[in-house]
Amino acid sequence: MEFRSFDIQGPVEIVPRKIEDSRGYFSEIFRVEPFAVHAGKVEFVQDNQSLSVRPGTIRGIHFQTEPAAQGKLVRCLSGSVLDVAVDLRKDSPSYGRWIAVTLNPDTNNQLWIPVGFGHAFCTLEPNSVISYRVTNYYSPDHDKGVAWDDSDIGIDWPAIADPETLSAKDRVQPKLADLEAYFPVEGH
Ligand SMILES: Cc1cn([C@H]2C[C@H](O)[C@@H](COP(=O)(O)OP(=O)(O)O[C@H]3O[C@H](C)C(=O)[C@H](O)[C@H]3O)O2)c(=O)[nH]c1=O
Repeated sequence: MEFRSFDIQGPVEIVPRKIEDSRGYFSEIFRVEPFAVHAGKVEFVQDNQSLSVRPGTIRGIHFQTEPAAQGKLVRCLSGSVLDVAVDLRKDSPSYGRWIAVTLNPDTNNQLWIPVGFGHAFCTLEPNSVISYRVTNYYSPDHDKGVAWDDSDIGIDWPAIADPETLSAKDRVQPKLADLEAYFPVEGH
């Protein structure tokens, strides 16, 4: 299992090994201890899964505020997605900056998005399914968002990204500048 960090402290890409044989493959998708070494000790309480039928479907940028803030471990079970994490930690040197990773079953990779980050993705193929584990229960009262196309964040979405696919709430999310900063930086 490989762990790759980014120039923004927090998110980690994880690439579990595929043990292939004539039947197909076997892969250990998660182990508490190696994950804790590279991304910290976590306890997942809820697993989510979503299907996006159209390529270019955009979901996000979403996060939950405390006391319901969520860390998310995201993987793509079919199709392919560009998965994005945006630093929303106040006082963070990388506040408002983002990282992105293409997730798909072939690569068998995952993205860990810690508390303090917004999460969004754009599907790159039809019928893309993501499955993700979260460290806190869904709480509608704490479910917040930021505009996917906020120029102050400047996510480099693929040309396929289709604003027609946005949910009603994602069409009217506030810009970063209009958000009160939500998350302290770890250790502050
Ligand atoms: C997130 C969530 C949603 N729901 C219900 C609420 C709505 O009735 C329906 C669809 O919810 P929403 O439109 O918020 O789903 P997405 O647009 O995929 O949002 C998710 O995708 C972005 C990228 C994320 O990171 C979050 O996990 C989450 O915000 O599922 C639940 O019942 N439980 C849940 O945990």
